[in-house]
Amino acid sequence: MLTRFSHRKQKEEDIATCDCKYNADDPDSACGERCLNVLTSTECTPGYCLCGSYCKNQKFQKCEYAKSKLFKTEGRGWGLLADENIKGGQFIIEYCGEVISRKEARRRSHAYENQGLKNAFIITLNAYESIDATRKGSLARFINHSCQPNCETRKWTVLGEIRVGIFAKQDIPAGTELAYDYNFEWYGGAKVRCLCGAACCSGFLGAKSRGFQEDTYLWEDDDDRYSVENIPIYDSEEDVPTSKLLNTTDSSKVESNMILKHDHSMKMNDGIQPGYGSLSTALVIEPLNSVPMEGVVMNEAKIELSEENKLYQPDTTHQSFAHKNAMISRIRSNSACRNYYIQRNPITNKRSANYSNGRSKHLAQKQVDAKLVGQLLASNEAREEINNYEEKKKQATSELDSLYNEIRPAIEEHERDSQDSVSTTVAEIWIEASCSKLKAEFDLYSSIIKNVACTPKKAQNETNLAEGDKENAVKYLTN
Ligand SMILES: C[S@@+](CC[C@H](N)C(=O)[O-])C[C@H]1O[C@@H](n2cnc3c(N)ncnc32)[C@H](O)[C@@H]1O
Repeated sequence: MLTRFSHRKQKEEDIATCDCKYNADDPDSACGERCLNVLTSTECTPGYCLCGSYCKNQKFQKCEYAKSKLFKTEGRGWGLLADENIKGGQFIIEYCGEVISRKEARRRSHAYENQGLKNAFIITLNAYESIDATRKGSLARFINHSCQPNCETRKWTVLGEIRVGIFAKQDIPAGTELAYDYNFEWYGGAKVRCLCGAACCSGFLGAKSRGFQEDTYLWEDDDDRYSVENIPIYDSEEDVPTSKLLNTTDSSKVESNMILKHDHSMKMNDGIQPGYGSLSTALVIEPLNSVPMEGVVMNEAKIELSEENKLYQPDTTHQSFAHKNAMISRIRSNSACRNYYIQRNPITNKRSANYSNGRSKHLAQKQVDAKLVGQLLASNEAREEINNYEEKKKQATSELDSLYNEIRPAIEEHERDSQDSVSTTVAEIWIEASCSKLKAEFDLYSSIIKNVACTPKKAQNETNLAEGDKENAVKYLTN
């Protein structure tokens, strides 16, 4: 059962109805694959489906799970096995847990980290809600990650609420371990070795995530600064020297960085890595169409899991790393929605690169130094005008920056799951602030152009500029 503190009551006008009618000769007639609700990943609401008790589209509501059972893996803790043959596309089990706000999810994530809980899991449901399967959940929380999974997470609308299910990607014979791609978002801390054993294994949980790639080796296709051969000591004069960063990093992290940078082709099945033993775990997973996870409280877990199988006993064979990091895995959205592309710098087409310390790299154009241009001009009025526009531009930029931080959770959710919509309100606020910034920049640059072209310049000996500035000044005046 999905553990929600309270279910929202679905308004009658929001109930989606299909036009299926039960026909005893056609088993698919009662809300099979052709059902309008099935096609939009929405379960039929009892009492509002003409097929009545024949309706096959109420699997979450009726807990129509495939048979599965727990087993002990090597190095990955508990896992879940198919206990019957499962067909491709079949609903296997609901991903259950406490539905909490994103803010609460962040709070719990830190708390779990501090408590050193391993296997703490929170899945991000959408920009506002998460599912925490740490204390309460279904067997789904024992499904491990694989880089070549036989299952996937999908979001379904059930009685007006979004719920997450594990579905078979392919036919799965009985006795096979169930696994889906966590799509962990790695935010920092220890890198956890993936032991899925797939030929295409990406090596670490969260290795494909943006944070992980920025922190380790990859960035953009044409940006070779982060290639394995070119790990920079300094990226630019603005950067903190790498050696300083390394000094502040714990040794286990440095060790795993080194492995990644120098040995991409390492085998992923060569056992538990030393160095993770002392770390502690808190994961946040976001289902692709889906949900993220964070931690597990050993003695409070209820349901079929705890007693019989003694699931929460200390596990010595399991990698006993506890990630000091919070990872987020995604759920792929199967619902149609609008997409808005929100980025911090609306002018740059390329995604702007961010260092793990949150500062961004300059990938784009060199900025005109408005103050310097002002100093070249003889007219006080022109100088004032430029300074004025420069001030407005700074203000618009800082407004956009603070807005970005405010709506960051929604943006990040959107970036992680491109099919998940950023709400129209958020998008509109963002567009408005971006336009203000663009306008401020436009005003500034047109004022500079106008004044450089149309007002008298100071004689060079009057400018009192440093040598480098003089060179730039000549460029501004002549280009
Ligand atoms: C959602 S839990 C899965 C159930 C878990 N095995 C347990 O015993 O509670 C996720 C945790 O399982 C482990 N895990 C899952 N998939 C893994 C993999 N492919 N490689 C290594 N560890 C994995 C990691 O410790 C991860 O934090």
